[in-house]
Amino acid sequence: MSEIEVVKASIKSTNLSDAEAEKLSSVIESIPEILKGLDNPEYDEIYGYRINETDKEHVNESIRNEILLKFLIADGYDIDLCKERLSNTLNWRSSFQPLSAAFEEKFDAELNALGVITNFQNVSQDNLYSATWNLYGNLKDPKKIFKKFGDNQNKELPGSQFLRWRVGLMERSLQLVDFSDSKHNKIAQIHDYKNVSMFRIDPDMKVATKQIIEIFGANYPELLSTKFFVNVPQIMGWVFTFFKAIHVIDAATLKKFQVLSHGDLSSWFGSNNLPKEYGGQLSKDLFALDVTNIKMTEYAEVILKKIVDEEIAQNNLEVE
Ligand code: HEM
Repeated sequence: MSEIEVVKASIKSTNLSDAEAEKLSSVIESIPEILKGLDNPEYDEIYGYRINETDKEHVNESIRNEILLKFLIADGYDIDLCKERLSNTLNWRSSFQPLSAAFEEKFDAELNALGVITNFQNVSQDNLYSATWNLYGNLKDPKKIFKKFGDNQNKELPGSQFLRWRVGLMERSLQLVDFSDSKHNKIAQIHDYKNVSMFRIDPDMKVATKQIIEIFGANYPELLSTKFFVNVPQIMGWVFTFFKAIHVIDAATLKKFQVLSHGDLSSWFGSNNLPKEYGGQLSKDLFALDVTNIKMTEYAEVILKKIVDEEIAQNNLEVE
């Protein structure tokens, strides 16, 4: 088989044309050069999968190629832009350590009360199986949340506690994705704004929101299917218009947004999957549907063990 045919056969989520496969093949060939140019050339992980040469341990060729393809698609198949985005993402992951945020760090109950991950089995529309729910209406006192958790308590790692918690939620939900299945290679996101108040919008929250939008836009390409904003108070519809106007969100992402003044999501997720408050038949609440036992990939375990070992070694040095 030619190199192009090998690449084509490795991609199950779509049918690549010869020209597209050639570009993907070129990105794959550039992996050693990309890794060499990183701030930390040892850091070769994205979403828990090893991004390295095919013959290296833990490399799942098919998933690696599907992930690289997402980066390539995000930049309209521009190879140089794709390589730049990959380098930036690998550098960001090496310094932010999103897997640690997802699987190691513990967050206060007040933050945990803002997020749920669901993984429905039967949904009639593609890519709505796995979803993150952000119940930002439960944010009773943002000033306190950002004051209390906004300072970086873990000196070694960047970002506020809020940001680390939000990225952790995203990373855990991505472990549920099947990169080779076009029906399940993206996630949905729901923001529930029930009970939000204009008076609770404070400057630190605006900073965190902007940071999250930028981080997700840069480092999680082609992973969002639909983003629902539910229970948006009529009087706060301007917030959406504002986000559109300031151009922090690209046009392709904006097209994935659904803004609803109510909370009925049954026509998307099916009433058999949802609690009553979201137009479903279930008598349990959303938190009862939270997937708590998300398993990390084999390579994520390798990476996390490395981080913990390095921390221990560093602490030992400081003691000496
Ligand atoms: C006090 C009220 C609100 C809070 C605490 C809040 C919180 C947030 C946060 C933390 C994000 C970052 C992205 C994420 O977490 O996925 C975000 C994004 C966003 N919010 Fe809100 N928000 C509020 C009100 C609203 C309202 C009323 C709307 C109107 C529809 C709105 C529309 C948006 C949009 C369009 C984004 C960008 C989403 C993206 O690019 O993924 N927000 N919000």
